[in-house]
Amino acid sequence: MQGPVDFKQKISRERPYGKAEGRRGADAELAALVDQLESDRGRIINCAAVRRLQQKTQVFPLERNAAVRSRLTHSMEVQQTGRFIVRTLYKQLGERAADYGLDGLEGALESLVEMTCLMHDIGNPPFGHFGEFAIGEWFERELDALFAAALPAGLGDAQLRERMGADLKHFEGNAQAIRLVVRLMRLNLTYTQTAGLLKYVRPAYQAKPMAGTPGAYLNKKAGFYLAEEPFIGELRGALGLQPGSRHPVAYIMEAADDIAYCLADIEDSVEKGILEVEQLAQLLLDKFAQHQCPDACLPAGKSFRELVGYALKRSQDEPINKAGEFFIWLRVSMIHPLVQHAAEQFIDNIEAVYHGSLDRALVEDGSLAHAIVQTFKDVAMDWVFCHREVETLHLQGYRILQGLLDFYAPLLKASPETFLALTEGTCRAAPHLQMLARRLPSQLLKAYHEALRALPAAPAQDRPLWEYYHRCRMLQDFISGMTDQHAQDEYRALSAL
Ligand SMILES: Nc1nc2c(ncn2[C@H]2C[C@H](O)[C@@H](COP(=O)(O)OP(=O)(O)OP(=O)(O)O)O2)c(=O)[nH]1
Ligand SMILES: [Mg+2]
Repeated sequence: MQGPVDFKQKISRERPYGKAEGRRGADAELAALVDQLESDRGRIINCAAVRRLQQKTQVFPLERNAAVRSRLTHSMEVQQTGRFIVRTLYKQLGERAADYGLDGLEGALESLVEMTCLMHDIGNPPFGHFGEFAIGEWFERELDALFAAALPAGLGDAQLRERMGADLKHFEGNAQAIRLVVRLMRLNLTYTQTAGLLKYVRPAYQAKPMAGTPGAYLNKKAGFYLAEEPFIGELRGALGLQPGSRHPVAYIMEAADDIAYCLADIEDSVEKGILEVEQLAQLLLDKFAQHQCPDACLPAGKSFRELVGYALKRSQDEPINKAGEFFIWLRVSMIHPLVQHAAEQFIDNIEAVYHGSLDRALVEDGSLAHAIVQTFKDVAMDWVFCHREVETLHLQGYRILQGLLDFYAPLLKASPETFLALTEGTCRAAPHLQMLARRLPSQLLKAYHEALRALPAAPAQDRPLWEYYHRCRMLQDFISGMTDQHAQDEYRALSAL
């Protein structure tokens, strides 16, 4: 039986460590929450992993034109859109905010959403989705043989071994984000702030459910790794989140991401010279027509066709900044209705959103807003992502990541004793491995040792499995934590190119 909707139950200032002193009275409690969320903001904005987003691919790998979006500038736009959705939500709710326990929480929710948006891609590897694929594919190809060589058959719990294998073969940026925040950066954020990042809700070792089955959307991708499963259990306990459900903040972050990137990707393609404004306007109209959505009036009283036409006319009349003018008008006319629609969907589905059981994105409901977002995404898919220059860069990224994993793979072939000596920098007997190990960031070595310190709690026969699992995780942490640029430099250096 699901309880009533009271958002105060889902927004807490509790953190994994550091005691939250109780406060007397609702006002003091709210003030304490605001202080703690302010502390989360400081921790996030000053975090190196956020700064690394400035050299990570959004759509165009290794981009030197700084007017084209990086993951960082994209994330700032998502942050702004997320904030806009929260403000719109409160405007639409008015007095009704109190019915859902949202009264007094506007600042808190705004901050939670903004920071979730800023962090939402923090776990992405270099080279975007194709980078995720490259890492997953390398482990898919190599891991069985590595496991067989490192861990004698029959050693340890068979189910655990199988789970570890499946977990390591599915590298996922969203799961890596949880790991980064909790284990590697150790931001000790409030559980609520971290919960916003849990966009998908299954562990990476669990198979993807069949399309059309209940929860298929929320389980479309891995949300966290086996290593973070105990933490996720704690987080769910602290916030009363049922397994298989999301935190409401994640829905807003997802909508903000969709709204922000669908327009931004095509704007970047114009900046790159892949599309001209006139051609783009026509492609948008053609694609929109295919969605067979009645071209009803948007809130401005104009149809999609009229709004695209108006943006094009403004751009043609503009003597200096043609492309800029086109996108300003497109953004002015589109962002507002899309944001309005996301907020309306949040309210119309407030129970399912509150309980985290709504099995779709907010702006994925067969509406006009949905058709608009999909139109932009489809044009990018048909004309930009598959552009030859973009694909060449992705193929280079693939080669770089696979090559780096090959270079460092010998560390996965060392015995546990040798590897321990390597991490301590004292292994003279294996100079090649020692030089490789010395290149691993000390923070990752510390996280590996920290994970090993927890091993005595595991049954003795499973400990070698866990040692090996954490070693593989460390290699994924290392490679995925690199920026595009650093991965390229490291690949070149080790290839003696
Ligand atoms: N170059 C290129 N970019 C792509 C491709 N597919 C998506 N993108 C770009 C479009 C967006 O700017 C961005 C969306 O990717 P995200 O990593 O944020 O993925 P999304 O949020 O849709 O999925 P998620 O649920 O977070 O895994 O990546 C592709 O095949 N090639
Ligand atoms: Mg994403």
